[in-house]
Amino acid sequence: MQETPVLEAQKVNKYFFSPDKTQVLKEVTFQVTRGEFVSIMGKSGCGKSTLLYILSTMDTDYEGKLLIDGEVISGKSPSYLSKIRNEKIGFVFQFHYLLNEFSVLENVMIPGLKLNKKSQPELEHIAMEKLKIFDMQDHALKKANQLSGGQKQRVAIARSLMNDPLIIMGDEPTGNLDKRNSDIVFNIFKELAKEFKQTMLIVTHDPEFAAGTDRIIEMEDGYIIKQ
Ligand SMILES: Nc1ncnc2c1ncn2[C@@H]1O[C@H](COP(=O)(O)OP(=O)(O)OP(=O)(O)O)[C@@H](O)[C@H]1O
Repeated sequence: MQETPVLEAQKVNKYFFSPDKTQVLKEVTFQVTRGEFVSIMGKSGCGKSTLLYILSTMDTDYEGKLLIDGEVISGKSPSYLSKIRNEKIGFVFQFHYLLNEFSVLENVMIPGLKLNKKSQPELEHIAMEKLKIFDMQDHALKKANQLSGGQKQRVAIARSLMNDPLIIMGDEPTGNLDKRNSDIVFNIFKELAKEFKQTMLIVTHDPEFAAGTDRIIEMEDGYIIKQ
């Protein structure tokens, strides 16, 4: 029997209506299977971020079908989508969006608090385990703004793992980092793929990053032209 894809988009079309009606996603159809490390590439403006926004269930205004873990997600209520997001998707962005006034440990715990299923000590323990993966445990009690750019991004990745997501989605997670820190973050992703079989879908402009992933999905003018 064929394995259920972690993520599946079927003929997704997206239009923006201002200033004029423009179709920015055209019949986008693809699957990501468990454990795959996939990158999405394409010229600026081809629709990568728009696609990621839809796949992450944050934008519901599109045509077509989206399935997460075999479940049809398109058309579901905002509260249901929020539950799916918290339980199944981890996010890493170009900018880390850590809360500066909170400690590193507290920042990592946030997705766990949202699920409201575990006690505070349990969440602290899990957050610490996630920090250890990236050798950031000694920084747990620092405020987020006391870290370097690269360290912040490592914490943001640890945070994305807090609820053991089915898939991590990233929008240019190395876009704001210098070469050295980009390499560190890339190696972290690579380790997540190899050691933990973590499924990941990452938008990137960096050909070197993409070359190290299992598969590159290439977009042009709203279409997937290669996958
Ligand atoms: N809210 C919006 N209203 C109207 N047009 C939009 C809106 N958001 C994006 N667009 C347009 O949709 C197209 C795709 O944008 P998107 O941000 O998805 O591209 P991208 O491939 O992620 O680009 P980049 O690599 O520069 O981040 C672009 O032409 C953009 O101008």
